Amino acid sequence: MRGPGSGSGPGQSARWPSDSSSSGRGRSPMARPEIDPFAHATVAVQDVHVRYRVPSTDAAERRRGANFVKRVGRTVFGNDPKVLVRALSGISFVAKSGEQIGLVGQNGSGKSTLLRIIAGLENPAKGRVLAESTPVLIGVNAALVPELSGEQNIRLGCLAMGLTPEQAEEAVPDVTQLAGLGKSIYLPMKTYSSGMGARLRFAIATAANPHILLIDEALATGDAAFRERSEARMQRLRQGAGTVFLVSHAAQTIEETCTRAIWLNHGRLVLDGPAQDVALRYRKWAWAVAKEKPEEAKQIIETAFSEREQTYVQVEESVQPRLYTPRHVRSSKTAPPRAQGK
Ligand SMILES: Nc1ncnc2c1ncn2[C@@H]1O[C@H](COP(=O)(O)OP(=O)(O)OP(=O)(O)O)[C@@H](O)[C@H]1O
Repeated sequence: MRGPGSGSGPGQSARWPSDSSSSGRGRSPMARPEIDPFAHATVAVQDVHVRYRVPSTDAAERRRGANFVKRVGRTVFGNDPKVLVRALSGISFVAKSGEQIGLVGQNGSGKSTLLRIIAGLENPAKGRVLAESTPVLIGVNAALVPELSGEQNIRLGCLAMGLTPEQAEEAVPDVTQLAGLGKSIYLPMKTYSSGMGARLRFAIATAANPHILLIDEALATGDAAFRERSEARMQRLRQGAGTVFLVSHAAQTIEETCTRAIWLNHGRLVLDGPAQDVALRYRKWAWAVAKEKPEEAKQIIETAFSEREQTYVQVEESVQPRLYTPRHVRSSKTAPPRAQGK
């Protein structure tokens, strides 16, 4: 175990404020982000694998299942042959305080799955995630009720996130202002457009000033004024030593708002580095795919893989093994400090 700044390079060591673990990371000089060497680790993702067994009506599978009636029966009763979907394969990284980490990748690359795993909503098949405090995944942590008004949902959402009734009441004006829904805040949430709902969920999720905020929806649904307010709010969270994860398909959003980016492709981590560098390469790759230049796209991915140094996250079980729960998310109040990288 080493203290802050004692790793083999920027971003390689981390002080863990609530769990005892150690992490190691490395990457090519090109992909090395500017990281405060005194920043502490907020989330450690250690060799995470997620697999789903899902029914498949794929022709090859169907051929195995005898006649048409049997095949239809299988589909109706959900007995289709199962295939294994590898949503995440061997993902490792350490997030630090003050970082805003963008997750990029094509549809189905594993971005949402990674957020759910960090939020503790699912357990990985292999590996684990350690978090210094309970991550707040927007729209999930706060159980909102469509029949209630936006205003009532603010109180409900704040209570669901652990605020006291008094704190929830105090938060109402601030959340209302951030959401910026005008008189619609008094209307049932089921009447909201998807953009209005997204704005309210974002505003509620940030009311508790979570240290780890996970955003899996386009903030771009909002108008310019909302985007500005939401960016200011995210910045405030980061300045309070928090970490924000943001999923976005738009490389530009990642470039403009994130300090670091992680590119996922078919569940594997392609690149982890400064947002601008990762976004640029992702953009080039997406362009090659769009222009139907598979060789070029493959080359970009292979180059990124070859330049990326492997990241190892090591948890020192011997120090405080009882601190780790199967659900891997712990309260910062209960857990003691430390961790670093090698
Ligand atoms: N609950 C589930 N059951 C079965 N397969 C799942 C489940 N959730 C995700 N998957 C599969 O895991 C893979 C990753 O999905 P995920 O939703 O994480 O991708 P994503 O990068 O967030 O995609 P998008 O950009 O389209 O939102 C996909 O192949 C998806 O079909």
